[in-house]
Amino acid sequence: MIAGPRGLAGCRAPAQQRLVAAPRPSAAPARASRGIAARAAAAPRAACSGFVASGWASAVRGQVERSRPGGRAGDAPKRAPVRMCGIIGIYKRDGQVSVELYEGLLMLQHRGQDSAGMVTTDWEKFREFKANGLVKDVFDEQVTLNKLKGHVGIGHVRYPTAGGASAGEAQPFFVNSPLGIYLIHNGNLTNTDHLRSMLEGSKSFFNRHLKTSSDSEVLLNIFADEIHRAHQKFVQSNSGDPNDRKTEFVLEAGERMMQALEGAYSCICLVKGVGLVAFRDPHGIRPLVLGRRTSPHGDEWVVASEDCAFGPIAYERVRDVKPGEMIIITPEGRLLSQQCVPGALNPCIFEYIYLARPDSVLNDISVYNFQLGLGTRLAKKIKRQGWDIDVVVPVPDGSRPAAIQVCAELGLPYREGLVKNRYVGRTFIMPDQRMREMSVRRKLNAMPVVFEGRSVLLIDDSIVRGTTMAQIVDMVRRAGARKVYLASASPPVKFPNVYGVDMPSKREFVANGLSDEEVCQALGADGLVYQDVDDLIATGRALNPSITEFDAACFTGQYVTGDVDEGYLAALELSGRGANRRSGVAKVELTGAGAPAA
Ligand SMILES: O=P(O)(O)OC[C@H]1O[C@H](OP(=O)(O)OP(=O)(O)O)[C@H](O)[C@@H]1O
Ligand SMILES: NC(=O)CC[C@H](N)C(=O)O
Ligand SMILES: [Mg+2]
Repeated sequence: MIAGPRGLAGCRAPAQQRLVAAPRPSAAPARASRGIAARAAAAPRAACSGFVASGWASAVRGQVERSRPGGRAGDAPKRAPVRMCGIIGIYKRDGQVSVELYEGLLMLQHRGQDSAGMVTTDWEKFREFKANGLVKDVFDEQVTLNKLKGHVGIGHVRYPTAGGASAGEAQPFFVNSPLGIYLIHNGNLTNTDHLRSMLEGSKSFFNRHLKTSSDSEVLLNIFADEIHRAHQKFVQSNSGDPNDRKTEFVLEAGERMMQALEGAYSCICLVKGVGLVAFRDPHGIRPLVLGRRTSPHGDEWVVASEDCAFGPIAYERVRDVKPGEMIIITPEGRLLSQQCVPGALNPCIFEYIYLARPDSVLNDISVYNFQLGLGTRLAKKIKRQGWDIDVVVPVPDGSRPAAIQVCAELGLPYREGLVKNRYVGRTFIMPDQRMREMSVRRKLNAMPVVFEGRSVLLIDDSIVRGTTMAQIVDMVRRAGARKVYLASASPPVKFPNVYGVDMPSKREFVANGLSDEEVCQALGADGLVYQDVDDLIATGRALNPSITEFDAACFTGQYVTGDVDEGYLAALELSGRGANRRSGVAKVELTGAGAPAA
């Protein structure tokens, strides 16, 4: 029991104000094609070079098994409410890199579940394989990985934020001229259309032909185009051999490319004759970490979205790639670095709340410590509510550190009242809201032994659509809870993320246009507190005071790259990324002043 003045009182919702399924928008057929059966039918879509049959068959097998009703614990293709991409590049001195890339990608699987891809090389031949599906289904250890020969390589797991979700838009992307470049990208460009029209239209840009609607393909072609220009400039003004200058061309291109791109990009490339090339946008929005291990033949290198990928393959964290920096690991294994443009570290704060694994250290901040810090600050706000709390229960897994810390601060018992089915992954795409709700119930089960007759505080890392929380509140009441209070370790999500996190469209956010009290009613709870934005930012700054500004746009609407083009935001909303990619839009049925904006 916590003493203190009473806060949000009696905001439990009448039944008709709970979350309901919105009528299906007209894009229903497109969404239906994302459904389980449709995915099975669409499964044979591996895109590869070098070899086909085995990896393709494995990818298809995985998809069909997952799609079979009742098969493998109903383990259908998974969709979390917010997701992004994971990237990794490894330079080994000898042996085969594919198994290490595979292990690294497994550690990054939480970042993207639509497709996985890899390219490996001995700097003579490049071998590539990519397909839709999870890492374990796309790559077959016996066959695919064996055929991916070479001691250097890059790997990607994708959750699309631009373009489609077909295997053809899975990464890596490739251009054969100049040099031969494979690229993987985590992030999202906000001036893709402008860049695309320059590439395809303007004579000064050598008229490149783009095959897909992916922003990453545009980025690769801008890079290639700038290398081409650097080469041409050299040929016009020098008599030396341009073959000796490839690395210089790439570094020069890096500078010009970063001046042209807007948005977020952490990228890794293989560039023939130059090496493994990694770079990060001037705001350092998406993470990118460098690691190393020593071998009898010299240093071996890894670059990845998160350093949690390093442990299983025995690399150690060296440092983050700096905002605006380009790193090159030469074919001989030498590390070169250039600051292409001035950088300022403005990392995405959502990485620490939900996206990244707690065992990662990003921008010198331990994700786990960040989440503990969120708990410390949240506890103060909870205390002010004066709620009569018997037990604190986290919504597993992401909110455990915050909940542990809330309990430590407030002297309350911590209980695991929601048991997670480990054979069901993160949130599913489902053809309607009823099935989405079902997926929450399949994933989490409330234990009456914890809830019976008690007043409970449930803590989650974030509330996005509210689907998860609304279901849990109902479950917990059915399990006998006397009162159900809610706390979110992050502030209400109200604005789209344009930097590589595929979030539902604005109209899907449960907090869109509603006060906290109205959200509380919509979720059917007895009280609700959100973390304050100032406390969220202060948590990060306390752990790394050199970060003067985080990207917290999904909470504040302020974008660190400057005002994002209104047209782009409107198109994002219209395209229904998020909304159309997932079915069963949840909305809150409230009328009057607090009703959500259309
Ligand atoms: O309000 P919503 O739209 O329901 O989204 C919010 C929920 O989504 C995430 O969990 P998720 O199920 O993705 O994965 P987790 O099991 O790793 O927490 C997040 O941790 C919240 O629990
Ligand atoms: N989530 C991401 O980082 C996505 C990368 C890229 N924008 C794509 O859609 O493929
Ligand atoms: Mg969750």
